[in-house]
Amino acid sequence: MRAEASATDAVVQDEGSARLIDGAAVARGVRARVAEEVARLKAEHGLTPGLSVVLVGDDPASAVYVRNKEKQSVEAGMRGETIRMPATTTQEELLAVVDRLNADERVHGILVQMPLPKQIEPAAVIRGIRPDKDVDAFHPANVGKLLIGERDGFAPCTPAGVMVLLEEAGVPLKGAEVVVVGRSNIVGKPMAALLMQPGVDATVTVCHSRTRDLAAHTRRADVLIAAIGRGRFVTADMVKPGAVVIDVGMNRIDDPTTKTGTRLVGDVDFDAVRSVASAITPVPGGVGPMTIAMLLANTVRAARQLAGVADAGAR
Ligand SMILES: Nc1nc(=O)c2c([nH]1)NC[C@@H]1CN(c3ccc(C(=O)N[C@@H](CCC(=O)O)C(=O)O)cc3)C=[N+]21
Ligand SMILES: [Mg+2]
Repeated sequence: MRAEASATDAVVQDEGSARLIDGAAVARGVRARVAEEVARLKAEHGLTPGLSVVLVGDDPASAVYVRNKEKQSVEAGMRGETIRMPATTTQEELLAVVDRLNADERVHGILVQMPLPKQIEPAAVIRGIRPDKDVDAFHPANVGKLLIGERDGFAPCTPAGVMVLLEEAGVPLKGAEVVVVGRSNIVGKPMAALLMQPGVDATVTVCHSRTRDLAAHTRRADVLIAAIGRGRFVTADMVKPGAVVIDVGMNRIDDPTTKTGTRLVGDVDFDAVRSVASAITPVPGGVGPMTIAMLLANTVRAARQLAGVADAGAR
């Protein structure tokens, strides 16, 4: 099988340079499949999937992410809109907008960009989104469905993107030792749930900031997933030779040699770990682009499910 052949390629790679798992390229492929499905839904069912993103306040990083989400949904042929609200927005005002989107039948996916201003309780907003439009998969109904294996819910975009990367890179997961570092609701916990699914069948260990002798755990990993939120935290001595390393981290650090004076680094010390691992995702260009691609894929599925249109297969 093609997938197994590429896994072998990674293992026989010269020592000193892990194979790069190109998330930007895989994400382009996912977006191309999404665009094809959008075209089919329009042509055969008169259905245009729609994604509405709500941005509260003026956090510059959030503004960039939100612009990319709208741009990529429009490029895939979808209806994409961004609703911008001031930083002084109250929780009631935001919930009123969410309610309007819940009721709007042109809207199939709703995403409220995090983080929110302090006066707004994120849990209340997440619960306000209709679960069948919750393409982030943060609503307790979708979290629960993921854990018990009900397939009509959504999986959160970042861990779902990691699953696609592992699949495309031909990384064997059945019976493999996978160590997830980080236990957040948006990455670590759902990542573990996806890896434990029947049919995936990984053996999952979840580590976190209170784990005793973290390196003893990470060194046993065939696949190491770093979602800690601390720049270059995973060093070469923490990685088993030949392991596959997935870096979910996004940390902006000072770098006077760049134009902006800052630079993005992952949770993995890339240069050092690259000489130990067999395959590794870069930052940027790894998991990040997959997050948005999976958001589009979830929105298309939401549209199909809300309209009662059958899956054409191939997803
Ligand atoms: N409700 C909600 N849902 C989210 O999914 C959500 C959110 N809030 N708040 C913020 C985080 C962050 N996030 C990213 C998406 C794409 C990239 C991405 O495309 N990164 C590129 C470029 C990074 C850059 O250059 O800045 C890369 O890694 O190559 C990064 C981060 C989604 N988030
Ligand atoms: Mg991310």
